[in-house]
Amino acid sequence: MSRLHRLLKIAQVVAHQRLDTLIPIERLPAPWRPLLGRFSPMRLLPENHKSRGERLRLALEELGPIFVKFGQMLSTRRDLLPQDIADELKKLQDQVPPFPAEQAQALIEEALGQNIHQAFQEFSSQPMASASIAQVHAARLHSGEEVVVKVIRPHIDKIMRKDIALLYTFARILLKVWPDSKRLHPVEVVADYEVTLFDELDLLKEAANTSQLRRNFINSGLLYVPKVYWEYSRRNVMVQERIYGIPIAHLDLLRAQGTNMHKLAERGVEIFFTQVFRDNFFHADMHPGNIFVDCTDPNNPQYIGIDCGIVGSLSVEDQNYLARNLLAFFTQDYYEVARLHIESGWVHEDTRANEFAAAIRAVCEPIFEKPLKDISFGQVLMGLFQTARRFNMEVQPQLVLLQKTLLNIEGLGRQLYPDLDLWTTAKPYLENWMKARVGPRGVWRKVKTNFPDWLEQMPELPLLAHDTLAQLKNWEQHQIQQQQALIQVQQEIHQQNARRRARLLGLLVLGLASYLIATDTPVDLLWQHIEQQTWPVWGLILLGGWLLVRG
Ligand SMILES: Nc1ncnc2c1ncn2[C@@H]1O[C@H](COP(=O)(O)OP(=O)(O)OP(=O)(O)O)[C@@H](O)[C@H]1O
Repeated sequence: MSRLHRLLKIAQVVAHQRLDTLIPIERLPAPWRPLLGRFSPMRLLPENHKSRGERLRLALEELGPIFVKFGQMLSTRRDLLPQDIADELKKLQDQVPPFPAEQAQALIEEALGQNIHQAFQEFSSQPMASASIAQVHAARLHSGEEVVVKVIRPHIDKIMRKDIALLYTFARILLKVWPDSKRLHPVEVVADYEVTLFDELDLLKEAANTSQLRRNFINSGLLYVPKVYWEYSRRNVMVQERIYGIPIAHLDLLRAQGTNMHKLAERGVEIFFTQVFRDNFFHADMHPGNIFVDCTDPNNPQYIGIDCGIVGSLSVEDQNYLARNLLAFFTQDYYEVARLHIESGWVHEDTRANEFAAAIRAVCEPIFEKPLKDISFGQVLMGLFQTARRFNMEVQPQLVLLQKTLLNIEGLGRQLYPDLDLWTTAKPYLENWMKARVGPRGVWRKVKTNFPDWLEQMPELPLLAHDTLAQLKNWEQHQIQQQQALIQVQQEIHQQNARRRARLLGLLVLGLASYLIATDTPVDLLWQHIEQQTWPVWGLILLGGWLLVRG
């Protein structure tokens, strides 16, 4: 589909859903107002009585999977969108008709370089699931293991590139037409989406994330992650162990199995905090479709996680930021939160701690009005980010990703067990993390971490010491040489002065002798003769004496 064709399609959908009515005409710059307002051709179209959120959702659905996924992502950005729109966008489902099994088979054969029957003992042509980017088929390896094969949709990258380019165009038009939209960061939102989307195209990345997460929880009993079959995995094909579990959204089924729902809810929070604070590697696409439960032992339910396409990881500074802020928040020490932000340079050093603390207090106090069990960590963080943005803090995308994941986890936990007290479950993780960083254990760990580096440098130490000593010796010699040179110069100056004095004395004696001869004065009458002389002779005598003394 050409770009013009696509643009026409979009124009048609916008007109059909009357998305023009979503534009806040009164806030537009004057030249745009008549064009998009009173004289807009769309005003001739019949009114659409559905709510603005519903119209936007329907429009995205009409525009196809890339827009649907974009809407899903936007629905989690409650810091940017009005609540009614965010709620409606949450309903978006990317159920897409499957592509033909023959096409999937051909893609798999091309990627693996072998016939489907050579690769698998069985391959089910009926897809298990079909989403906007990939399709999943069940299969069995020749060794007997049951597996699932995930295949990327054909030509999806081209479609994605075109749609993303259009999204950028819209974002830039929005900024031009409605300067106020700057605070929604439209271009950055699209850029964020682009990275996530293209990451999902590379199944080798997903396979690597899956393996890492599996390793992190291999013996924990909290979370099971299926095994990846690397020899059958390529950029557009991934083969992994097939898992059987109850989808987490099937609450009735979980209850019917006698699942300990309280434990299940708590374990969800535990998994999240373990991922963030112990492993610094968290699954960031925790929607219910990706979570299953193994209820073999209903009193000890184990989570099963799939689809590790999107993962997050924080820098040590961000981890520190998160732990300290959450701890300060839950003791309602807003001044400490403000101080932490200024001290670490997250907000400008000129920011007044009192003003910043007051702004945070205004956002958070209403949240803390509720009983502790109803407080949402995700909401607290969102409030903090919104406030911090007002004070020009750039919130790192990884932190936003974490905050969105946290909202998902909390939502899920409370659905499973409405009285879940997140704070009590999470506090030990935060406190342990802090102790591990700043207590003696933390220092010992740092020593242990740095020890290999020190050890590596050890063999070079003698050489380094030799070099340093040699340099020191050179330096001493250099100093001695300099002093000797100085003495030599001083001696030379002294000798020069003596020579000059001798020369002057000689000249004076010669002058006097010439004077005596010229005036025919006997030497014994010299003093008498001098006494009788006028001031020029005295002047000459004094000048000669002074020159002699000065040297
Ligand atoms: N290892 C597995 N074992 C059993 N079923 C699986 C497995 N992996 C995926 N599935 C099934 O396939 C569906 C889609 O898988 P997955 O979430 O990995 O694909 P996706 O294209 O990324 O989907 P979405 O974008 O909607 O999350 C899952 O909801 C699940 O029903």
